[in-house]
Amino acid sequence: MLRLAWHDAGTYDAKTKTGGPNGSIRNKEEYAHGANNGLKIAIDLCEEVKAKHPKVTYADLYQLAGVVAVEVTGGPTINFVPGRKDSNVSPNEGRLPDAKQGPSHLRDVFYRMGLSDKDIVALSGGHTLGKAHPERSGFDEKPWTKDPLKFDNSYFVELLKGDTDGLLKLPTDKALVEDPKFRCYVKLYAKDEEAFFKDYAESHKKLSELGFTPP
Ligand code: HEM
Ligand SMILES: N=NC(=O)c1ccncc1
Repeated sequence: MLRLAWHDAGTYDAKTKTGGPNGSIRNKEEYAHGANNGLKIAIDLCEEVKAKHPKVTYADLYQLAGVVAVEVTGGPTINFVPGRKDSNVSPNEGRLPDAKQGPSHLRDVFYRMGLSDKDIVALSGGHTLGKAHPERSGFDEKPWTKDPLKFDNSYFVELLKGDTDGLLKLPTDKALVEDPKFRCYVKLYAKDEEAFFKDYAESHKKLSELGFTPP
């Protein structure tokens, strides 16, 4: 659910004001993008909620699911304001980051959304949850942390530790310790979970409201 919320929102282009948290990922044209492999599972689960609450837009539903996913796994409370409108317009494939690239690619993608270096590192902490699946992304079926159902700062602790058997580090995860500016935030979050939670909650809200002005 957290990945679904991030993938619906993460297509935003601040210059053209296109994409973003508008529910368009519900359409096959978009959930069939390679980066979205596996997300139809979450989309279908959300459909059950939509059927009971038809007035809630898909755009709000997916962002609410992401906020709840963080909260129920022990993460920070994220202020959620409804009012997003649905769109059937899907951006072209390729707006989400490529896991095989490095720091400059991350900046290209997140700056395009209107987000910052701090947002890049804080939001990457979302990899405290879950794992990769070879049939979806080609990466080993490994989590990033020892407890993939607990939202905590262990992702950053593991990043500073280096490789650990059984745990995953994508090239874009490693980029966070390779780049000096990113690394400063990784060190702060590894040392101070409260600081991570505060910055994560702010960045997650920003991501979930890209292109949306709360009423
Ligand atoms: C910074 C750039 C990012 C890249 C390149 C990236 C890449 C990936 C990849 C390749 C996977 C594995 C997909 C699979 O095989 O199932 C994944 C999973 C995941 N990502 Fe990201 N990600 C990024 C940022 C984020 C952000 C910002 C969040 C949320 C705030 C996030 C949340 C997740 C979650 C929760 C999973 C696990 C999903 C599951 O367990 O099925 N990721 N990511
Ligand atoms: N969380 N991000 C992802 O799941 C992902 C992003 C880009 N490409 C493949 C997968």
